[in-house]
Amino acid sequence: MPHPSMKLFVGDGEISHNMSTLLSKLKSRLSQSNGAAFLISFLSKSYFVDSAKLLVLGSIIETGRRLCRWFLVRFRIQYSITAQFNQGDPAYEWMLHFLNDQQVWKRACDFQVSAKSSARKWGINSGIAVKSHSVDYVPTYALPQLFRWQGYWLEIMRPKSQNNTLFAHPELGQLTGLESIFITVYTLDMSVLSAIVEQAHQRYIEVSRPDVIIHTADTLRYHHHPWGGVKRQPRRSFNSIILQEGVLDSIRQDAKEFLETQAWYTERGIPHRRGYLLYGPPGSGKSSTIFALAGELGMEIYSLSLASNFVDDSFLQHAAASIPKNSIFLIEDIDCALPSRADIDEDQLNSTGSIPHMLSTRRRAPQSRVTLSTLLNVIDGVGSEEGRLFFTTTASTQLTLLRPGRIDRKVQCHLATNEQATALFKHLFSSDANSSTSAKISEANYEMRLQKNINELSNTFSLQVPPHEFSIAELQGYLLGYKNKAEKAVEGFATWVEEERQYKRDQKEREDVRRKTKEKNESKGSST
Ligand SMILES: Nc1ncnc2c1ncn2[C@@H]1O[C@H](COP(=O)(O)OP(=O)(O)OP(=O)(O)O)[C@@H](O)[C@H]1O
Repeated sequence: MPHPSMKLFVGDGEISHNMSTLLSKLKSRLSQSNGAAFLISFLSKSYFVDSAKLLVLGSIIETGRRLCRWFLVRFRIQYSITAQFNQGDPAYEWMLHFLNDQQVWKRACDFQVSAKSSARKWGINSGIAVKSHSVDYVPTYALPQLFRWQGYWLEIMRPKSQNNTLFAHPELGQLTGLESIFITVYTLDMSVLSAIVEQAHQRYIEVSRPDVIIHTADTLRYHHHPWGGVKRQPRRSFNSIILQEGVLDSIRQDAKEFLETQAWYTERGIPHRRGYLLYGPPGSGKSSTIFALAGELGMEIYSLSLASNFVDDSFLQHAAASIPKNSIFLIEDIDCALPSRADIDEDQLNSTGSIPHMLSTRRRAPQSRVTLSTLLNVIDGVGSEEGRLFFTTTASTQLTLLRPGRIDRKVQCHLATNEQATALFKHLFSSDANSSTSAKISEANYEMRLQKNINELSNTFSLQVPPHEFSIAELQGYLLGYKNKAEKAVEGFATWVEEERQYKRDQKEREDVRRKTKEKNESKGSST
């Protein structure tokens, strides 16, 4: 009968002649001497010797691996430069585009796929010839990629964030972290890195030229970079903006002159900044004017609305400080953080009349979390960065606090005049304006244009437009319903005017009822 522990050493299929000899030897030896001592000597001779050998071999390999890694890291430190580009910073965008340009993605094997939108993605051209690409393929560069650039070896890495939680905001909860790209250049020549970044920047400008890039403030990027959202819009031609005669040209001239005269400002110790206020009713072209100007000047827009619930004092200061030079800083709806005329009058009656007192104590309905003093500081004081255009828009006409220095030019955008209505009609229906889409215009429409004179139609149309009653956006909305039917647009306009008036009257009545009910409830509440 074999010893039970011997099962350990008998493998499947090894019951052979040798094994039976071994077992019989073992039997006789166990009977001759002390069984335990024999077992130890048996084990030490075979299994454990092999294990020990394996252990030593494994240790040697592991030490070798660690040594190689150690040398590699030392080598990288000694003979390479690594640059980090953080998401949200403009240079990150340049580098993503640079990598696409260098076709580094050809060796990439992981892509982020998302439906195409106006958000800037820098997707690659997948090479498939389809009419219009519906998705963006953006390489993630999760694994390090080596590539050559002008004779230098470069390595790109975009490690996945280990801990995606950046910090916990009291109201918005857990906020996610940002990604970074690391580019290692295997040289000690710092100028190579600068050349790469410069080339990336230049290419980015070239590629972005047909678009206007709009950076929007994004709460998720708060601690890192407040300008997390990037959108692009096709440039808008200056001719498509319909303001009063000469207004647009004068803004353009003014901005160009400002940008060309930095030295003049520096010599005289005047801060190099210029502020513009565009005010007027909704849909009168304030934002469109700024976008068209940005396209014309080749500048990027950094746009922020003070009404956003995550925009508070520290956010605003941080956002303003991180706008690069030669950009447009746009604050929309500035009135929601400014006191109204009524507030000022009331405060002046209650106090000595000094504005600083009023600023610190009282504001209109708290539509914004930004305090007035911070806003004014950002516009003109310590927090404001030089060398950029500052634009702000509002529907209010009572912005008395925006004195020169804060705001240098004020431009009023009106509800449509008859001249503007004529210009809009011609812009939408003349063949010149539609030349890029002429292929889509039906034959019938083309014939109609031949028969009818657009000038005549536009005059008839504008005579029916009640001056200063409808915004250009409203008129445009109506006309777009008749894209290739100019005649019909003119015919149906009088009815549309009546319908719109009725709609506005109803809306006003509803609002009045709501306001009165609210006031009643409030007075009831205060009396009890
Ligand atoms: N003066 C204008 N010239 C050309 N297009 C205009 C003009 N005004 C309005 N539009 C058209 O109306 C739409 C809305 O215009 P825009 O956003 O510029 O108005 P806005 O005054 O900034 O409005 P809001 O105060 O609501 O932001 C755009 O599509 C634009 O094409």
